Amino acid sequence: MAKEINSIGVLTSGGDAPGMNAAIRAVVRAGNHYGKRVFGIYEGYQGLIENQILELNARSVKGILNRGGTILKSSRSEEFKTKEGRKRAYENLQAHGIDALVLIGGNGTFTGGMYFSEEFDFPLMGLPGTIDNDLAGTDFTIGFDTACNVVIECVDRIRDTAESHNRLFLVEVMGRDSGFIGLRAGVASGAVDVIFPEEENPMIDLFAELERGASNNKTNRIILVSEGNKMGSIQEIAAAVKERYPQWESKITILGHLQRGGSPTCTDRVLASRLGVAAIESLLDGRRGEAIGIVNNQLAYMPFEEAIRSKAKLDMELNRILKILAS
Ligand SMILES: Nc1ncnc2c1ncn2[C@@H]1O[C@H](COP(=O)(O)OP(=O)(O)O)[C@@H](O)[C@H]1O
Ligand SMILES: O=P(O)(O)OC[C@H]1O[C@](O)(COP(=O)(O)O)[C@@H](O)[C@@H]1O
Ligand SMILES: [Mg+2]
Repeated sequence: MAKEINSIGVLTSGGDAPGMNAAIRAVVRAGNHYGKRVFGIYEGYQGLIENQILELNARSVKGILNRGGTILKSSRSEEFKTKEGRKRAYENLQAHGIDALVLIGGNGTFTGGMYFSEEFDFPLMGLPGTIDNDLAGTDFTIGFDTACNVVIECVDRIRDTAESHNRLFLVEVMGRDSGFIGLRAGVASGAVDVIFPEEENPMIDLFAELERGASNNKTNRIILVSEGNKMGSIQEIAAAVKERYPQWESKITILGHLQRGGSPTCTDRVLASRLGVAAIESLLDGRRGEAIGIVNNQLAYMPFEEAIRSKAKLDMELNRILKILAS
């Protein structure tokens, strides 16, 4: 029979994402609700290796529901990628009497978790926390909606000045290897085109979009460029556009880490709250080694292995809609 769970640890790992605090709050309060002790592990896997562990209670997580970032801090830990690092992490969990862990992070975090649970037969559940939305097993990840809202607010502002000077703007958005932010924010902000990693993006297609707009007397020439796209760096794209259209003055804006900060939206707070409670309830129900998401408004569970292997699929329908509307 599986060992009874009395103490649960929670950590945030990888890039922080707005709504992680809401998830931490939900894990702590749901854990206490079921009479369990909850421990916060600071600075992700690195903090686990370095024994940065403190017990939390309902009051330790007051006033954080509306705050971006993560009160537990986050890290990218090279040491956790080694067997020795993971062994030290396990020893610290044993020393605190922690029986199970809730991981809040992205695919890297789940990969580390999968190795850890295999090596030490340790109960883990994962919550999708990344602005990139690049995880299978959930419609949306915690932080994605907030990041998209930041992007559309910024693009709206850029639009004001761009139109006033008849300038073309290339705006770089995050998404290490994925176009989720670019495509969704592109539709919501009326971008002329979005260049994202999932497609080949020949330069000629971008030129065609710009020319289609020009022939329709379109003055908006805002293009969103996802990081990691196959066309090249935003500077290279800007140079190619400049060469082809020397008559258009063009500017570059890189939104960068602006997209990772700020108060989470209602959607992210509710998502994180639902998932945090589900993490505790699923562990107490005996579930192990799975990522929890919400698909079609229902809780959904996916083994880490599958969540890591399957690539989250970008909705190309959004690209079709964007092109129809960018007329
Ligand atoms: N192959 C791996 N083996 C063990 N741990 C890993 C592995 N890949 C990632 N991790 C751990 O997960 C952390 C977070 O991963 P990262 O890719 O940075 O962010 P995310 O979880 O948001 O995708 C890494 O810093 C590392 O400690
Ligand atoms: O903050 P860093 O370490 O520069 O990393 C930037 C990367 O982190 C992200 O913001 C989020 O990625 P993860 O959630 O997978 O860590 C990416 O969009 C971006 O490429
Ligand atoms: Mg990631």
